[in-house]
Amino acid sequence: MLPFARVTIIGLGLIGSSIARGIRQHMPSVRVTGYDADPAVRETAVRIDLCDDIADTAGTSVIDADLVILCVPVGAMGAAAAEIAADLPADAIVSDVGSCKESVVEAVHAALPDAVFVPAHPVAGTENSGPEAGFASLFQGRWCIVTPVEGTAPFAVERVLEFWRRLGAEVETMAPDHHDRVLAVTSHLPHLIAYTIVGTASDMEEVTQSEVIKYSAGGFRDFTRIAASDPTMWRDVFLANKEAVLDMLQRFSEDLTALQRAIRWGKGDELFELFSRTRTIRRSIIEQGQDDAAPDFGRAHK
Ligand SMILES: NC(=O)C1=CN([C@@H]2O[C@H](COP(=O)(O)OP(=O)(O)OC[C@H]3O[C@@H](n4cnc5c(N)ncnc54)[C@H](O)[C@@H]3O)[C@@H](O)[C@H]2O)C=CC1
Ligand SMILES: O=C(O)C(=O)Cc1ccc(O)cc1
Repeated sequence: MLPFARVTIIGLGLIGSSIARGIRQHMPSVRVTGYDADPAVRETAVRIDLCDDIADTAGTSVIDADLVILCVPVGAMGAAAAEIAADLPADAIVSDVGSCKESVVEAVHAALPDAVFVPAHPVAGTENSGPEAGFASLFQGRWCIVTPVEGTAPFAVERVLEFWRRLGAEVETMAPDHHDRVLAVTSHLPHLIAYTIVGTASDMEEVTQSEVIKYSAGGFRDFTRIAASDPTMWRDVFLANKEAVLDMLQRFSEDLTALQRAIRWGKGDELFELFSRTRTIRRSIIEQGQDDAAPDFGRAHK
């Protein structure tokens, strides 16, 4: 049996539009209503026939929903939740897709204290945004981490897990604070490093006379893809997951200082030992079936 019959998606960007497309493909009998705060996005959604209905207001979009998924930047989750408070059916389940969880749990609980809220994070995405960037197979074989808080009705958690399985994802549950620490090092810190490297290279353009762009093969090119990710979304992630990111950044900069010292003092054995260890990690990821192409970031494996 399908876990939900009427799903409302609030925020019709990359993730919201991918969910809408995934539902059409995998659960075609489910009725999907969409809403986005940006009228231009709503217009595009109508033009590309993304959902069965596009509502003009957040309130009307949820009136008969049995699942409402908030797909807005994490800094806008509280506002999006507050906008549906008056019209949310009492038996509807609310979920989200935010890249960090503790701040979202707090914001949604404050706006919807009586709602059944099951937070989720599909660990799948690209550097692109907007309703035309989404695709139905985005979640195929990827992890979706569900982070229920104590006391969340198990039947509600199970329905959200089943929803993500139907979209092709592998599911896992964990506590919101644990999620935020894990993702700080596996996703948030790498994005911060990419933003920094591309920024530093661009600041040096005068010295390098555009050679950075001209010779941007391999490593640098991969960093530019990640550094092209949505500025609003990532500003919100770093502000919302501040503690965990700062902690990981501290450890990272200590390790970087150690590497700096090894280079300065010609400690080739230290460099060789680290590079051998990281090569082994990469190879074990590949052996476990995780693909290496950029769009396969986060591919689940068991
Ligand atoms: N982009 C990615 O690779 C991934 C993103 N996420 C999470 O998914 C969420 C959405 O990200 P994307 O789809 O990439 O962003 P996006 O920028 O493509 O779409 C976000 C949409 O939300 C709308 N919006 C903003 N505030 C709103 C409000 N109060 N009410 C209604 N609509 C509002 C915007 O107009 C925009 O169309 C974020 O929380 C992000 O952390 C999760 C996994 C991957
Ligand atoms: O495009 C990439 O490399 C990503 O890292 C995608 C991504 C971005 C944010 C998430 O919360 C999950 C996945």
